[in-house]
Amino acid sequence: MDTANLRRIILASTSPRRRELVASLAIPFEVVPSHTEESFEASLSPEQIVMELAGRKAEAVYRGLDPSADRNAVIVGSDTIVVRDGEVLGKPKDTQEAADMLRSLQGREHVVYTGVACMDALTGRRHVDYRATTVRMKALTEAEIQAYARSGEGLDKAGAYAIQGLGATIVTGIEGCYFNVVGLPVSLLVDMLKDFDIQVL
Ligand SMILES: Cc1cn([C@H]2C[C@H](O)[C@@H](COP(=O)(O)OP(=O)(O)OP(=O)(O)O)O2)c(=O)[nH]c1=O
Repeated sequence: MDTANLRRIILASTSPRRRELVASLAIPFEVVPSHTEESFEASLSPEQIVMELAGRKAEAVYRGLDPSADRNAVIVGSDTIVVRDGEVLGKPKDTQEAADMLRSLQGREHVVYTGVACMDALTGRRHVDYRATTVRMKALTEAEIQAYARSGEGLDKAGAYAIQGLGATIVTGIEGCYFNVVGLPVSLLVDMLKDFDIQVL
């Protein structure tokens, strides 16, 4: 048996979508949510923001690990933002803000950025990268915007929609990695894990 595959993943996330995607890799993993501050400097580019926040999430879990714990693991942190006309959209705080975000996104394109940080739980060695996906949303009537916002589906999602849910009905096309939009670019993650001796295929 290849001993490299005994390494496990520690997913530094509260997101059920990220948990499902990591589960699909068929590598042993556990979830250790990181509760980090998600503010960032206004001067940062979208790429820098998602990589900084992903790194912060992995780092927080690394610092909180029990010193006597089995550290044959790679900590994975991730962060997703939506950018429209250079404006960063995070998660809406309520239905009203969700409707405002949807109004600004409908009938045009925006870009979804997700940063991924992998960190060796033993040595603290870290590698951070990101992916960007362009998403085109159909033109929506005010009634459709209100109905979708009221569904509540977008409340814990960057940009106030979920491409994997009812939100699929308002997206007309994407360019780039679909899973990047859902919150974890799995093909990127798998490439990064190779560098930490975790071989998925
Ligand atoms: C655009 C879009 C975002 N999202 C989600 C992915 C992320 O979970 C969320 C953005 O918030 P994040 O702050 O990236 O993540 P999170 O707070 O959900 O989880 P954690 O920080 O604990 O890892 O939006 C979708 O699920 N579908 C979509 O179509």
